[in-house]
Amino acid sequence: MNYGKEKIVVYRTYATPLTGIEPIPESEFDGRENVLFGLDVRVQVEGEAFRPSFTDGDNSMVVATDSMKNFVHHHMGEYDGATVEGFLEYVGREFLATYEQMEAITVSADEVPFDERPVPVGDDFEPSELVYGVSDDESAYGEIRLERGEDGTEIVAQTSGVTGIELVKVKDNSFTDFVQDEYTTLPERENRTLYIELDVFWTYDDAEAALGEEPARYVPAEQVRDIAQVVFDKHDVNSIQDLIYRIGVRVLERFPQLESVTFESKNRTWIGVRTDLDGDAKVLREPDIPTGFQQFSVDRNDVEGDV
Ligand SMILES: O=c1[nH]c(=O)c2[nH]c(=O)[nH]c2[nH]1
Repeated sequence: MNYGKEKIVVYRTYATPLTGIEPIPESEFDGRENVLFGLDVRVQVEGEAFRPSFTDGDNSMVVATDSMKNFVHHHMGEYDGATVEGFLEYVGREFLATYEQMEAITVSADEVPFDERPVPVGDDFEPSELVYGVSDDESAYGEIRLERGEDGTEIVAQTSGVTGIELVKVKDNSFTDFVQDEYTTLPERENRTLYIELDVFWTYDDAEAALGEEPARYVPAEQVRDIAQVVFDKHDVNSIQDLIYRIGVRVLERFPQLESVTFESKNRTWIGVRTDLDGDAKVLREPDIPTGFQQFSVDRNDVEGDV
């Protein structure tokens, strides 16, 4: 039994900047100004006190989901941290502190991303301090579940992520040696143009590290995104399965504070229509529906010398 509100889209200008991030070799990312911090939030609450609202039409304990929306809006202005997960934990904790009838809460959010836009400054171009592009690129994700424990409110589950990554590698991708039987029409391909959609999710050994209060232990979505593209660039893979495994192992190697990495990928590889052009040039078209997908998780058992 639960109820809640979703699609609570809220924006904050001049949130606290994210600084103190540990650099990694695969990424230029070392922090975020947070001049624009946008979230699309989902709140889900549980508690026996809500049962009569389902069984007897008794709303005396019901916090209207409209009020939940207002609560999220208000607390966006009070949050003094710099991360999606930190805000979710903060607002979730405030819900439980305010409404005794809520026994547990799950709060999740997709970041609403914005892009820096270069403007001329002297002889160079630098990111505008005022104007941002509304982005449809990948975005950070967070989910936190809080319950009332013996020692007060505790985080009992946490997931962080980056969703909506789309990458195309123009050549050096094969897909060969798969099962050949009477149903097989797909040709073996030594060198396809591989287009993938990728969502990546991770959990920490210690969920507190996900909040970003100690930036050196925090794993930013931007760095995981950058690991994915570097691994794709550097390795000639024989399938998307092969690619996501390598990305997962690299993420766990880079971030010892993580416990697991989970992937959901989709194959959107274009179909060649002209392969008679010079060199590596081709003409390609969108693939037909249906779409292939992969789901896979790696944990410490997949990292060499690290169990
Ligand atoms: O990377 C791939 N993995 C598959 O399992 C698969 N199946 C398929 O038809 N194309 C591909 N590509």
